[in-house]
Parts: sequence; C-alpha cells; structure tokens
Amino acid sequence: MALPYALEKQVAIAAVRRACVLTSSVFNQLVKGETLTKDDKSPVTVGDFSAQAVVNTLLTRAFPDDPIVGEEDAADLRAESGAVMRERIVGLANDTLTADLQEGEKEEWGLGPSHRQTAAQILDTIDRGTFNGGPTGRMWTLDPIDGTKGFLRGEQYAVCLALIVNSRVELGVMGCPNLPISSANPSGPKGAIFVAVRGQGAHQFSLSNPFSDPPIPLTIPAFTQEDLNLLESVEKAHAKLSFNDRVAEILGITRPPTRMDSQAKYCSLARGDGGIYLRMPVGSGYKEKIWDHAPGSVLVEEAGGVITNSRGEPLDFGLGRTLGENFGVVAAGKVPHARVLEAVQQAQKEESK
Ligand SMILES: Nc1ncnc2c1ncn2[C@@H]1O[C@H](COP(=O)(O)O)[C@@H](O)[C@H]1OP(=O)(O)O
Ligand SMILES: [Mg+2]
Ligand SMILES: [Mg+2]
Ligand SMILES: [Mg+2]
Repeated sequence: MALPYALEKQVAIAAVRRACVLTSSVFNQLVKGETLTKDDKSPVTVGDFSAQAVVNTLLTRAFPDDPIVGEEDAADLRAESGAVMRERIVGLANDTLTADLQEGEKEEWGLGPSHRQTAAQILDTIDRGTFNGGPTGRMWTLDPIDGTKGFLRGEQYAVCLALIVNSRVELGVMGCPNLPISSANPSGPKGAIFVAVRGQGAHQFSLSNPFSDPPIPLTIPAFTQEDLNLLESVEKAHAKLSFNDRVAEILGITRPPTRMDSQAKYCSLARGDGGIYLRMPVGSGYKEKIWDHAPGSVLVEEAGGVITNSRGEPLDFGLGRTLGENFGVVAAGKVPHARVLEAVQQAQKEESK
C-alpha cells in the first residue's frame, strides 16, 4: 500500500519544481515595469503571479475539491492598467505548463504541449488561491515566491507549498533555486527541494531531478556551543534583529548570525546550516501568514526540531490566512529550543523594564 499522502507529495513536488523553473528564468529576464507594489508596500513580480498560476493548475487538476490559501490574487491583473503584466504572466505560465512531461509528472495534471490556457483561465486559476482558511478540512497553502525581496536581489527565495488538514500541516514542499545543494560547498551547484510528510521524515531532493536522484534524509544535528548560531531575516522591517542580538548574547553565542531571505532559513535549520530560527515582531502590528510558516514548520518538526511562538505555544494554522496575534516564531533542535525560549523571555523582561 502507498504511504499516506503519496500522491499529494508527488503532485506538490512536480508543481514546485515547475514553478522554480519559471521563477529562475523570470529572474534572468525581469524588466522594469514587471514589479508592482502591493497595498502593504511589499513587491510582487510577474514571477509571483505566474508561479501561483502554475502550482494552482496542478493542484486544481489533481485535487479539484481542495481549496487553496495562496498569497496572490488576480485583481490587479484584471484591471485595464494590468494588461501588459497580464499578457506576460499568461505567457510565462503557459510556457511553463506546456513544457514536455518529465519523470514523475502526469498529463492529467494540466501539463504538456496540449494544455495551453486562455488568459481568463489563468486569472481564474490564480484566484483559486483566495480561500480564507480555517480550522477544519483539507486545504493547501501557497507562497509562490517567498522572499520576493531576496528574489529581486538574486539572493535566497523559495516556492513554498503545504497541505493542512484540520489545522495540522501534513505535507510541506519548498523549492530553493538559489540555495547551494551542499552547504559544505557554498559556491557549488545550486537548487534543492525540501520535502516533509508528517510521520515520514524530512528530505532534500535535487531540484533538477527530484523523482530520480536519491533523497537525502535531514536531521537537525546536536550543536556545540561554538557552532550554534541564529538564522534570521535580512529585512529589518520583517523581524526585530536587535532583539535577536540580545538573545544571542544571553545564550553566549559567539558565531555571527546567518541572514537569509525566505523559508530557506527553515531548510537551512533542518539540515544543520544554522541552529536557531528566531523571528520576533517589529511592533508594526503585522500578522504572520500561514504560507510563510506552514511548510517550514513541518520540515523542522520532521527533522527532529521544535517550533513554537515566543510563549512556547504551537503555531495555529487553523485561524484563517494568518497565524493570529503575533508572538513571533522560535524554531530549533529540541535541546536548544528550551534554552532559546528562556533567553527570549528574559530579553522581553529586560525590554519591558
Ligand atoms: N512587515 C512584515 N513583517 C514580517 N514579514 C513580512 C512583512 N512584510 C512582508 N513580510 C513577509 O516576510 C517574509 C519574508 O521573510 P524574511 O524576511 O524572513 O525573508 C515574506 O513572506 C514576506 O512576504 P513575501 O512572500 O511577499 O516576500
Ligand atoms: Mg509577497
Ligand atoms: Mg512569504
Ligand atoms: Mg510571496
């Protein structure tokens, strides 16, 4: 008998791989006018929209009844002012979806040369991501480009997809086109997919041949005090980095933090490139989105780690599109996690004095 979620895993890997092919090629061709600024002032590119169209196409064909909580929607593209971007996005999505089938892919998922979609179909496919989430049932959550600012800088970003069932993340897949395959060889080949299924472990696959190259099992290693360091955001507006510095000081950490955009940080944690993921709110009232943590959280847990908010409570993926009131995120191996929580709470006490 097939393992639980075997088909979901296969479809999710295929979807994320195709989306990564698209985003990598978009980066090399991105021109002025292909980026919009959203209401929250964050950027979104033709890559984000077309990657969402690609992933949603596979999910819709393979699992027509599953709702999708996706970061992007097509409202701006339906407006007359969005006509040029719309045309480009439709072209990019169709080019990606109609490419020849690879090992592990099926035509019935909307793939291959005969599956060109109209502009109206592509926009509707993007808008399959407008589901609001909630506590019960099956749903996917998608961040077509997580770390758009990193993507625009040519640095780290990830295509992130997770399956949530009754508020619990059961499957997470993250494609990281710019992440070195081996952290021991940072200037070596790049491109990895990270996959976790609840109860089945965490694995790294090659982005170029995820269905044929052997998966690499991932376990968070036991760190020595000298090796322990923090994985944190590049963007000061996304996480309170000065707070992280104080936590590192309390913990006696000497190794400098690793700054990286996107959920590639969770991937790095799962394979031991850094020991502690710490993301504390900057006080702007921003609520964390479920697509920014769902796949990373199951990857960390399946790699043997623990992920909670700064109060030590589990993240709640059943509240809707966000994680609710923002108490930050702390993820690490089991042993350091308890120490980090204590240090975070100490630093919070100092701040409130
Ligand atoms: N004000 C904010 N505070 C925290 N996170 C934010 C904020 N604005 C955008 N983000 C999201 O933070 C994530 C990037 O995190 P990091 O800083 O760790 O790379 C992205 O999901 C980004 O969205 P996006 O998916 O649009 O890039
Ligand atoms: Mg965004
Ligand atoms: Mg994101
Ligand atoms: Mg995004």
